[in-house]
Amino acid sequence: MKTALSIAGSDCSGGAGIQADIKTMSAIGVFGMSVIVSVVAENTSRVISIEDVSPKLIADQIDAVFEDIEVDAVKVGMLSTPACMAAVAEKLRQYRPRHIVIDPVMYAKNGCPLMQESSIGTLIDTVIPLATLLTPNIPEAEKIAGMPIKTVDDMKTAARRIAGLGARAVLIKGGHYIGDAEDILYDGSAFYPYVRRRIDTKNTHGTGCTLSSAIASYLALGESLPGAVERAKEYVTGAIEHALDIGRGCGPTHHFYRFYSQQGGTL
Ligand SMILES: Nc1ncnc2c1ncn2[C@@H]1O[C@H](COP(=O)(O)OP(=O)(O)OP(=O)(O)O)[C@@H](O)[C@H]1O
Ligand SMILES: Cc1ncc(COP(=O)(O)O)c(N)n1
Repeated sequence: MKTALSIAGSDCSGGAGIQADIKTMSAIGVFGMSVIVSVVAENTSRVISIEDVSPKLIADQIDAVFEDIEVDAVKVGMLSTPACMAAVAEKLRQYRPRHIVIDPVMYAKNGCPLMQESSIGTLIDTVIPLATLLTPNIPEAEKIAGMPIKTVDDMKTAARRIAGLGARAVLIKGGHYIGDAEDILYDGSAFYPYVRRRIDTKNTHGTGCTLSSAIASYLALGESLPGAVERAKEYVTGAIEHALDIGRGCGPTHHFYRFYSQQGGTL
């Protein structure tokens, strides 16, 4: 069985972070593993508090996985501080996994910060050059590229700038855009658009986590990069279409609706 590792934060309410990643990996059919970088007390409406795991324990978790198990793809999510970033980056440089999909998470859907503002320099200098694919949403891409993004042409310019920072490929997600849900992949030479109709729902907690871990899963299964993004886009669109109206805020994406419908369930 192919394997994928999520290095990210824990969302106790189950909709984003490590929990969304493992559900995605399981639904796609790869063996999901996790390195917890931060524990986030959060739900569909708010973040209550965040505590980071020590750099040593982050490094030890990564050693525990890599010394024992072949890792076919890695997804990196929330890294809140320069210390967390340095611990993860050092180990990724040591183990050099083939596929490293990095979601540069900065804010939760409800606007709560998940990355310290002062970490942006370390993100750019230390983390982004490790990415075989970086998956910023529009606000994240604006911060990293240092430019406003108002049009699809701006998305392309920003993707080129971010590739110039060392990411081998960049997928700018249009979830925060108006109109269709259009994402643009830049692989260093060509642009690939991925467009789906925007689904009218407030239940989009964990969409970015779902997409990036789905891409990592399909890369682990041997898909090409444009192919993995196409299949992951299909996956996240289905997961949003069937998103669950759980909690008082933005409900989570649904990973097992096909399974439940086969079982005759109602979820
Ligand atoms: N309402 C929607 N309808 C269809 N697709 C959507 C919708 N919202 C987001 N998407 C898609 O979901 C994926 C994640 O994009 P988004 O921009 O929401 O990421 P994100 O903001 O990083 O997510 P997160 O909030 O989990 O960090 C993209 O493929 C985007 O186009
Ligand atoms: C631990 C963790 N990682 C990532 C997100 C971003 O997801 P979203 O913006 O959908 O809340 C989150 N809320 N929590």
